[in-house]
Amino acid sequence: MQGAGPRDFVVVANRLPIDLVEQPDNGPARWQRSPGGLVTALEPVLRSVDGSWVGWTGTAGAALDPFVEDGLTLHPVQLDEHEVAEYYEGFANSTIWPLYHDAVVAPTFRREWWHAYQQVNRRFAEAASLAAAPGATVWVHDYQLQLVPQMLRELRPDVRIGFFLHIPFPPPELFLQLPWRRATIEGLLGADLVGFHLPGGAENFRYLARRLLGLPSTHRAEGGLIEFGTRRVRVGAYPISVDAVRLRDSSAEASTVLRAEQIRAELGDPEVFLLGVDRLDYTKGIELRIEALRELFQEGVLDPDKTVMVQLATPSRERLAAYASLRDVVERVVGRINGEFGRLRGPVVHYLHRPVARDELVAMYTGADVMLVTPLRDGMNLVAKEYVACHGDGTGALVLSEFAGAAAELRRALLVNPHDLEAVKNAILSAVRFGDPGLTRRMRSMHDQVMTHDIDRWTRSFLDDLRTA
Ligand SMILES: O=P(O)(O)OC[C@H]1O[C@H](O[C@H]2O[C@H](CO)[C@@H](O)[C@H](O)[C@H]2O)[C@H](O)[C@@H](O)[C@@H]1O
Ligand SMILES: Nc1ccn([C@@H]2O[C@H](COP(=O)(O)OP(=O)(O)O)[C@@H](O)[C@H]2O)c(=O)n1
Repeated sequence: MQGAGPRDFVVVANRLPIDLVEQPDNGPARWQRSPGGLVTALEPVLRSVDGSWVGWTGTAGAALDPFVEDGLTLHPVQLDEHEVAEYYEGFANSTIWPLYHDAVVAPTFRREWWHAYQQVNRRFAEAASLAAAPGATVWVHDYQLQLVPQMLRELRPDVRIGFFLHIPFPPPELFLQLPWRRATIEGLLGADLVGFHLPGGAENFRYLARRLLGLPSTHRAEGGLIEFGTRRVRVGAYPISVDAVRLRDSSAEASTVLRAEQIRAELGDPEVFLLGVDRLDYTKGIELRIEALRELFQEGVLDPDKTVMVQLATPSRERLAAYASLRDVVERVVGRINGEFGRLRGPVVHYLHRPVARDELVAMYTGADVMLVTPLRDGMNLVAKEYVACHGDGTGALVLSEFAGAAAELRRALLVNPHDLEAVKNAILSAVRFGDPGLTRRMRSMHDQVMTHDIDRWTRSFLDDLRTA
């Protein structure tokens, strides 16, 4: 393992894989795993290539030198309070995030946020430039850093630049609302390869490059490359995945199986154990799955005495009003269903608004009869794939929104339109038909899909294409 000097392979993402978290008692801040699927996916990638990771610590003001933590070389990028508010909470999470997720919450457009976004993207590009050895490969990630490819190319024409978007790339009629739409497309075109989860995102991007910048693409048979000045930019779809072998193996470990049984016992040995696992985000459709369950109880088609749901909701972007009001909504629906159908011995929905250890999460996946994944829009949704990886024995059932990227591969899930509450209720009822051989076949087929399309394959396919771009 080398020190923190320049490397041949550099990941650049808004967040480092660990966050510096202040302690409530004013004790020394400590490092904690960062939330979200990007970190889950990229951590094993970085470990396998011994590169370095450029990112923010998740806390305003912490100026730190590069350091090595748990075998990973980390280059912290500093943000002050103002930048956290305008770049991260503002432009990234109140403009781009909602706009790219079908505007399920109205995006806000503010010029000062755009200026902060440009300024912080430049800082990331400068940090990446310092972290990269001559001729290095630099892999830039996600919507927070769409200008970095172009800025980095200006600083370091010698490096090979890949960009991957972890969230949906929206249809033109939405993207065109963005006042800084040309600059955003130009920023992305600084990369040699621009990757999306799904072919639809790649198509939207090619169309917008043509419409906004007049840039033609080569014929599909020639790779659909965008011709940009003297360069050709490759564009493609690379559906991200999970460390499937690791999940399969850890779900089969005796300690996991034992813990899964204990969890069931702690829940009162229900006949039906339903699970939801999400960041507390308004794109995830948490409240509507609980509402569907409540109606099933109310109609008497599902028995609240024999059914328990666990909803894990990792805190996320808590200072934003849309997230604070979502929390109120979720807590109200949880309170309502428990008020109407809970018993003295326990609630029907156990709601945990805090991070949960990885081992415990795998035990929950392993033990749950039904996984409920009902986003209104989601780039991929790794949770769906994690659950499937833990059910190689064919047990369990997955209720999955059509609007999660994962639905493109997990075609044998119980697919639902989350806007259609009756459809969600019917899918839950289909999922609890235990002993139905159809459910076993569905799960086995999805398990095969995830095992053969894992995170290694995603990394290899992206980096191979980048090498030859
Ligand atoms: O960093 P935060 O603001 O706390 O947000 C957490 C992450 O959320 C998003 O994750 C996405 O990436 C997943 C992996 O590709 C994908 O499965 C999921 O559909 C996306 O929502 C976000 O894109 C990350 O940048 C954030 O770090
Ligand atoms: N309580 C929770 C909830 C999610 N997670 C993880 O966070 C990741 C969520 O990824 P995702 O792709 O489904 O969604 P985003 O949060 O990235 O939008 C998964 O890897 C989950 O296992 C967790 O570790 N603990």
